[in-house]
Amino acid sequence: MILFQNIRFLDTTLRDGEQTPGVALSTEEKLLIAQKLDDLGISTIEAGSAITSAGERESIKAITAEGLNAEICSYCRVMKPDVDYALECDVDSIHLVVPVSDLHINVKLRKDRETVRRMAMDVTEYAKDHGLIVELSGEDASRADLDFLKSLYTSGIDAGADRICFCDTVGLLVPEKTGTIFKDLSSSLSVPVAIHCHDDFGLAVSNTLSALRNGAQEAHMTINGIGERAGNTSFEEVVMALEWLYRYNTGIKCDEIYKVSRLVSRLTGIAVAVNKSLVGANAFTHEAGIHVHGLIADTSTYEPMKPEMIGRQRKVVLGKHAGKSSVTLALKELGLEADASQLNEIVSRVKELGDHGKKITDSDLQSIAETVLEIYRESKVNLEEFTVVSGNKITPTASVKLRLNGDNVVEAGIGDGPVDAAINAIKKAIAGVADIQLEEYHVDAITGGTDALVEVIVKLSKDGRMVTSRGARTDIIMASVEAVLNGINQLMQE
Ligand SMILES: CC(=O)SCCNC(=O)CCNC(=O)[C@H](O)C(C)(C)COP(=O)(O)OP(=O)(O)OC[C@H]1O[C@@H](n2cnc3c(N)ncnc32)[C@H](O)[C@@H]1OP(=O)(O)O
Ligand SMILES: CC(=O)C(=O)O
Repeated sequence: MILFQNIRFLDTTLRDGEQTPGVALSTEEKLLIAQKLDDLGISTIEAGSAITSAGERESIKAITAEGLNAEICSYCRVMKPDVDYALECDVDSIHLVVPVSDLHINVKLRKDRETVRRMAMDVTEYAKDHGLIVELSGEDASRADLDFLKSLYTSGIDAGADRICFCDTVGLLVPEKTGTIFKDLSSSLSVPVAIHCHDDFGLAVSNTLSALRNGAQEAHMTINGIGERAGNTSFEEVVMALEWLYRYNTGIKCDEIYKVSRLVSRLTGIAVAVNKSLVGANAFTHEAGIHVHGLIADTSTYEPMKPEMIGRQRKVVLGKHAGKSSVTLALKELGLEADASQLNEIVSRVKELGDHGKKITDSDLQSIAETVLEIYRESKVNLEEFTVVSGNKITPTASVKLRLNGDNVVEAGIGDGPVDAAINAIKKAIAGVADIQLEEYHVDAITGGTDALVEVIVKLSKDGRMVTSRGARTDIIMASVEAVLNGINQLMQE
């Protein structure tokens, strides 16, 4: 039985995704994302809404000038000026959106059904006369009268629309209803039908899959599911469900997905929830001892698919749920071995920290293990002196004197704030012996008040090796310095 037919993907990260409150991408950022989407193998990139602003048009023009393989599209209202601006940007196609529910027609547009039908037909004809591919989209289609909707789509197709799209604008569809609607639309309309979902009830992916199962030939999606309110359908979730759960070959370069997800998160400033399917930090991270024990026997015991399929790697972290298997694995990564009684002691110390609600960093494990295994390693880097100045009329500046492999090294650094300046000074001081990158910086106040105990956890890397480490002080700058030096010492151990 054929489940899916020639599915295309329209990525709207740069249009609906950019409508996420607070997101505004520069031309360079939009272009970079468009190039990566093209590399992934997306069929259509909705690059923006040309009517929005001069800056938006500059970005769309930069993308169309790039000569990508993907069809480049602009959102347009059913208004000729919107199409003129899209033409000015040299797009291949327009996503021509016509409000179709009575609520949108009567209350928002203050028009009636027949006027809106005429507008859709006029603008479709206009766009076709100017050589554009037209995807005619019904906005708020899930609250529209289905007979009217079908007759409007038919009028649009008569006027030349190449594809039609059904928008669940405020995320009210459920998968069963979606299936019934798409069976009807795909069998009664003569052009491919697309689905555009929002995630207000967390059903965007399910509704999109249901539409595709029932004849839809195109899905609109965004990377990381970003978009207005609760967002749009997640690209990565639909693609991997098709690939892995339905065994449909999407033609997407799946092993590039995670990189693109990180890029979009970084450029939009929209963090991905740690528990987000597939691309969240925890999606392939394991803490529970029973799971790690199972994974060592066969990774499929506790992983639905191999993380490498989307360009990720499995990670094991320690916490109160750790067991002997996970601690042994973590010790191995540190190049350490313990006998049965030492292992029991290390596990119980790890659990003790975990019971206090602590994350166990690599440097925590290292120091627990070295204590239990009675290993004494001299720190390679010790802080001798540290000064920082900051204020409203001064560039934050820090100076450090480090004892480094037996020598004193003095350096200064400036930064966006005193913590940044301190970390830059340390990085400069050790630059001659190690190239260490700060990958992540996380700060928590453990107790309340301005004299709170502050805990800083950092992730540092050197030559592809990554470690986490902690600093805890009442002074956030000193906690940061301590965390960074703990991590550096760990990375510099042989
Ligand atoms: C569900 C969606 O995602 S829809 C896409 C949302 N995207 C955007 O809004 C893009 C960014 N928007 C903008 O830059 C501006 O809103 C513009 C340039 C499009 C319009 O700005 P303004 O002329 O100041 O209008 P304003 O934003 O106040 O109102 C929208 C107008 O578009 C009309 N309109 C809304 N949707 C449509 C449509 N699909 N087709 C035709 N007209 C429409 C509204 O009725 C209203 O018209 P009115 O001013 O005659 O009452
Ligand atoms: C057009 C669109 O983005 C919507 O209806 O959600």
